[in-house]
Amino acid sequence: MSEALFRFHGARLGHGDATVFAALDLSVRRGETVALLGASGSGKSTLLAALREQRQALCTWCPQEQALVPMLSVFHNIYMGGLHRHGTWHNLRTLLRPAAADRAEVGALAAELGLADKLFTSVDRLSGGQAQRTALGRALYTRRPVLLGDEPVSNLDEHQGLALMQRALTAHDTAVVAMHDRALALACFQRVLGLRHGELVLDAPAAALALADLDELYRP
Ligand SMILES: Nc1ncnc2c1ncn2[C@@H]1O[C@H](COP(=O)(O)OP(=O)(O)OP(=O)(O)O)[C@@H](O)[C@H]1O
Repeated sequence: MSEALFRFHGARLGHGDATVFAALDLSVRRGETVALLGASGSGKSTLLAALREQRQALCTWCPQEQALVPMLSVFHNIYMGGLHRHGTWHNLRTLLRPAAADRAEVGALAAELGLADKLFTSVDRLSGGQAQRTALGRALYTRRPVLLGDEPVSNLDEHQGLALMQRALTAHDTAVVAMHDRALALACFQRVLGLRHGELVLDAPAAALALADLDELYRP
């Protein structure tokens, strides 16, 4: 069995004085793909932030609020995922005049995401789904082994969401992704974690679960 990449033992997680998880026990091994389910406010984003804190250098972060730079183009927002791989001068030059190789590489990724015709459109002129695909492109261009995603395909239609979720999972060797789409969780992930009011109440292989098994997580 592979090593634990993330581990919490009786951990308190929260925001300042506000406790969300009083005592969390959880480990995630390298190579696992984990869907994080639970009603709004159950603690998914809080847990993702704590996972990120444990292994920041290994993680690609795809946050719910996307954090794109609205005045910059799709190209530049995707390119920003890879700033750490290039030197400062290269990055500064790219802001004004991208090199042909970078245009080709980022352009190919944008095309895969259905954004070929928007490559040099500023993000403030995109639809919600196009902006989300740009954020996914930035995550894919980061090229770190662990994907931490907070509803990364929630604005996309069912087919596109499934295709791009699978694409993102094949590009990372480990993933923990929060979502509200239960069918997507069962279709794409190996393991499902269910949260309810800051407690881990479900931890099971996706293959052992049916949609109805997840209803309990959403009961008021
Ligand atoms: N910055 C914050 N400061 C204080 N409390 C917070 C903060 N962020 C979230 N919380 C609280 O922590 C709890 C868990 O929130 P969290 O964002 O982790 O839920 P979530 O499952 O990701 O919800 P959603 O599906 O709506 O994104 C909620 O009660 C929320 O009000």
